[in-house]
Amino acid sequence: MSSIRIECVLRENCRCGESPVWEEASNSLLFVDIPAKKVCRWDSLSKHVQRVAVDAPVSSVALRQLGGYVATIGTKFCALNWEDQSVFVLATVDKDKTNNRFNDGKVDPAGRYFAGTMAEETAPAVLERHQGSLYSLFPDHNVKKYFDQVDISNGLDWSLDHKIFYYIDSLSYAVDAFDYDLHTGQISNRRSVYKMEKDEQIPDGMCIDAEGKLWVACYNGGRVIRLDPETGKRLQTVKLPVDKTTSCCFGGKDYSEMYVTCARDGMDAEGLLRQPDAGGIFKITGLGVKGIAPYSYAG
Ligand SMILES: O=C(O)[C@H](O)[C@@H](O)[C@H](O)[C@H](O)CO
Ligand SMILES: [Zn+2]
Repeated sequence: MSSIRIECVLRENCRCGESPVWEEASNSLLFVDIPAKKVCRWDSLSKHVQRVAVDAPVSSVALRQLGGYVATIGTKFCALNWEDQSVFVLATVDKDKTNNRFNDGKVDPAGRYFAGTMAEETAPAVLERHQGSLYSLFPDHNVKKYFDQVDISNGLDWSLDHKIFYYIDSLSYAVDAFDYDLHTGQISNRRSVYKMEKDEQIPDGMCIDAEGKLWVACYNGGRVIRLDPETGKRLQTVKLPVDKTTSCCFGGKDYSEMYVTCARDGMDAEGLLRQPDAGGIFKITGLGVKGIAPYSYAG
């Protein structure tokens, strides 16, 4: 058995770190700090961080086949040119909901960029309910809306055979699955595959591993959990030294390391003294399971 090691590799003091994405070509981890309106890229070899400021809360970032990145900024799907730090709007959603913003997003195996929205929070997990929707941006820049009535649109990923779409609406305290048609981007047959236990708190970001099991970051639960979506059972719990764990992805050599983001917002002074690495980037090694490479937006 390998032994698990957890290390804060970057004390970034993110207010709300999110959307970790491994970029193999640069040996880097991309992530965002949502309320700080920053997209960051941490070079795992030089340990150097680059930060690009944008003009609205940025909730997710993803790779783009044409080069550069895509990001969800405010209620806009955007292209982000890293070299000159310019942002180009590809599409806008929720135009009638001025208090909404995008939250978590990820690219599907066919290169569509999925992301959902939520009402802006007044405090972590405190917000006007049922205001969000789930969308995807097709490679031709058309937007498809899947459903509305979402509270906090969060973690998402696809099964290894691309036939299932996994999705988290945080305030449902569950992980859901849909049948997925990769050719059309349609989802159907929603069902729940895992119900959170009390001390696991709020389900947030999620990623799949190379064995088809799901890893869910537990906001306020200070842990990531590994779930078997077929049996609905939790297989493993990995605790971190911070409570507000927000998301996770695999990266590093052969995707054998896990990276976890977390938040500082919502912590009081005493909590911050106890958890000085809150808002940092954590690396977990020795899990004994690998992840898969992220997909790139095809438009
Ligand atoms: O990171 C996110 O997904 C949200 O934008 C955050 O605000 C918190 O995670 C949320 O409050 C917990 O549910
Ligand atoms: Zn999230």
